[in-house]
Amino acid sequence: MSSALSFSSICFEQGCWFKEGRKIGVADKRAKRPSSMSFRVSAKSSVSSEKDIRIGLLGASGYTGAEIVRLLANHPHFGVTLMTADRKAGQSMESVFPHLRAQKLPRLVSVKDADFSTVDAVFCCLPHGTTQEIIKGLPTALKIVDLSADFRLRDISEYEEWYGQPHKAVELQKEVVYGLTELLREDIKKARLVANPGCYPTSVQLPLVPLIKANLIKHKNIIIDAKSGVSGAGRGAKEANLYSEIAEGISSYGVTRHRHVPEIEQGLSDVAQSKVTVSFTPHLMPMIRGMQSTIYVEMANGVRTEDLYQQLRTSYEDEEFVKVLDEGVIPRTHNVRGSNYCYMNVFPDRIPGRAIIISVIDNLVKGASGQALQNLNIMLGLPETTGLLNQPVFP
Ligand SMILES: NC(=O)C1=CN([C@@H]2O[C@H](COP(=O)(O)OP(=O)(O)OC[C@H]3O[C@@H](n4cnc5c(N)ncnc54)[C@H](OP(=O)(O)O)[C@@H]3O)[C@@H](O)[C@H]2O)C=CC1
Ligand SMILES: CC(=O)N[C@@H](CCC(=O)OP(=O)(O)O)C(=O)O
Repeated sequence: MSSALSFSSICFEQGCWFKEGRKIGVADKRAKRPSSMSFRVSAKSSVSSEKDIRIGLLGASGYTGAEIVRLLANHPHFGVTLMTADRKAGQSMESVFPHLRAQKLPRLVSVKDADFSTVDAVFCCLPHGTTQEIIKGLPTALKIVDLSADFRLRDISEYEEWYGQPHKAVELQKEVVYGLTELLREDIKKARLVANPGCYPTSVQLPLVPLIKANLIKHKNIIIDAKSGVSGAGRGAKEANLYSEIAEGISSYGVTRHRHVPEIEQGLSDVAQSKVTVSFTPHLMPMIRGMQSTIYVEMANGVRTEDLYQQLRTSYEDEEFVKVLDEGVIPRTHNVRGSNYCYMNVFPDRIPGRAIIISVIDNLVKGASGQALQNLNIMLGLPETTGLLNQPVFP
């Protein structure tokens, strides 16, 4: 049995794949390398996957769903066998996203018509508020990565306060693992249900968590000035996201009360072991993808900017997807576009005792679909970079 390809109830033995003791496929003799063995699933499915692990995509007709499909084109094991949509149910993925036409994909169906016996794992790319009930109804054998905000807050009352609706899967919440990959990898390995972080919380926590853990910055007066491309708001039509509203200008939104505040504070407070508060203001930028968080911090007494820099360098030296740039180099959203990378750097403020941190990601990749794929790779025992090593697109 291949350890890399043995997970949940599926295993590979003597040239055949077994699921719950039942033979479901044989290795393709044409496959050149054992690590990329392919087979045709015998379970009934709208599309037979050439790959060995069958993926269901809920909300496939949205931006993050499409981004997962794009990334999976380079994944040797994950093949999409189920895709759901709401308004676009019944259509082909090619008609919704012509750029994905080269891939053989199943037709979009509504969630109520989805057959989950045809999948081994699920990415859930639905709007928050719709997700808890749907995930509650899924077979418990499935590994699930939820990209929405529905399971990110541990405290149910906090969820209800910030999202303005009752939590509909309180029992399930207890087993959820928060999927900030580089910092919670060991928990993710054992998880069945992962709450993928929000895009802003990813760009903020990656630099701040190691600094708080090492007691290098103060827990108050943290100011986060964050900026996002418009794809962060999803594909649904909204007046505020029209070209004429976005182009040639910048808009702040969620001022004093954006729903990512409790998510950021939860992560930072966990490592600080005391309540950390932040001032957070997001802005919508006239660009399609990309996210920058510029973070102003007060350093602990006697700490210098170089200490912050060295701590981040050490924390991420073995990480593929988090890069602390050379001293003085300014991270730019251009340089991570279309990729799973987070670039960051630290600068001394003119005001003594303060430092400025800049962190950039692609909101659709490290901020959503890329990190989700990284997490599912880990949950299924695969190398976490699988399908994710494509380089950024520039310009
Ligand atoms: N965009 C981003 O940068 C990020 C997004 N996220 C989160 O990921 C999730 C998906 O985001 P994104 O792809 O941008 O969103 P989109 O609005 O682009 O896509 C939403 C998807 O959900 C489907 N859908 C909408 N309402 C329902 C419903 N009531 N029942 C079933 N399906 C429904 C839509 O179907 P149809 O189109 O057919 O109506 C579509 O497939 C959201 O929770 C979002 O907050 C997280 C991090 C970053
Ligand atoms: C530009 C824009 O509108 N961005 C979204 C955040 C995208 C994201 O991470 O959303 P979830 O927390 O729902 O997953 C927002 O500010 O609500």
